[in-house]
Amino acid sequence: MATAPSAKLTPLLKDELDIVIPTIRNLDFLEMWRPFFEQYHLIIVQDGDPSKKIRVPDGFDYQLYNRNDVNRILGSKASCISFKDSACRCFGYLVSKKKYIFTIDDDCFVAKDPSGKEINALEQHIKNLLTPSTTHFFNTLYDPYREGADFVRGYPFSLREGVPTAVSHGLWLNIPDYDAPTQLVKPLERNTRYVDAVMTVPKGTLFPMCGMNLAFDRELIGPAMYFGLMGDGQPIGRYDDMWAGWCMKVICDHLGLGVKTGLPYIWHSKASNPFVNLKKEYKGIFWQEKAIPFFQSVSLPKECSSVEKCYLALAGEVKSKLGEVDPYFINLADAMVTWIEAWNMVNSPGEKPALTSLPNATSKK
Ligand SMILES: O=c1ccn([C@@H]2O[C@H](COP(=O)(O)OP(=O)(O)O[C@H]3O[C@@H](CO)[C@H](O)[C@H]3O)[C@@H](O)[C@H]2O)c(=O)[nH]1
Ligand SMILES: [Mn+2]
Repeated sequence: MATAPSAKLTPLLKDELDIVIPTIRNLDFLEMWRPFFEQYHLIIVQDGDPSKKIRVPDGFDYQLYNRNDVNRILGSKASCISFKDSACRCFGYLVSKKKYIFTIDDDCFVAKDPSGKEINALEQHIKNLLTPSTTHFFNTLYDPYREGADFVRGYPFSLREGVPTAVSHGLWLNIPDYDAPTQLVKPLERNTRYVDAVMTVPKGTLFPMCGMNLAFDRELIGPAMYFGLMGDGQPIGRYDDMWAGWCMKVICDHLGLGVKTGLPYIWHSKASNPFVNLKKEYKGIFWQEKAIPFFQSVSLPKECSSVEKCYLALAGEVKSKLGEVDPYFINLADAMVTWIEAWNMVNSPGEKPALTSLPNATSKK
């Protein structure tokens, strides 16, 4: 039956998905996303000075949390939420009540595909999450569940059901997510390459997860999406999403969940200062040469049947094995445990009244 032209189609997962935005700047970018985001609930995590007023464009349904709210809601457990780093965004995952999360940075805009059509990144993430992943056997036509694709000859039928998709990792046109050294040697490089593909990151393979255009199934993998101790008071920054991606992927592999990367693209507009970034990333550039072999070799006990159990087991391994690299990892492992405690405190049954009923959480219906 044709839909009346004037009827607004209800967006996919309208009441099952929150959009989480970390910001230390402003939210003007939302105007460009309005056609795609306006019917979804936004969770804005305001970083930096809580007394600064961040204006949310009219017409959006949102809750805005600043550092005072984080401290009030989590009490002593707020210590696990980073300050002055985009890692603060994971607080939004923790307070959300929805099944799905899409997180986007405030300097990411609507990109156009090669035909010039504006890309509804959220819609593509939802498609990625609602279709299985092919973790155990690589399909050479990439995502077989996309329109116009399928499993190719030789693909075992016993594996064609795939596994549930936990994470959808989108990419970026214009400013690529380069590390500081690469940014320094290639300051003018822009990503103009639009690759029309969605791929599953194979089981047993790690990848550099970027947090600027990312969606996930919060019920499947939420407790593993902790963005670590970064920024103010920490010896490292800008490894928040990387840390979360490594922990998440190890747990997805253990639990038989899938991670996809590729479409959708967003247009990333701001190149952050490479010298400032180098200072933040410096230790991470060394430590990742130890951390990656750790994640490649870590094995979780088979009795770890839930994300929480996996995450706590992983925290123990981080403490014992990476703690020898630097005391930072001992603090990080402790923060991983605090994160799970905070997650359960906010999300466990019989929890405190719904957060919007708490005073001060700025919200607008
Ligand atoms: O102290 C801060 C700094 C930034 N934010 C908010 O976080 C995102 C990303 O910030 P920005 O665009 O400045 O950083 P990029 O270099 O482009 O970010 C890449 O590195 C990752 C940082 O870990 C990030 O996910 C990647 O995109 C913006 O929304 C800032 O407003 C903050 O909250 N606090
Ligand atoms: Mn950016």
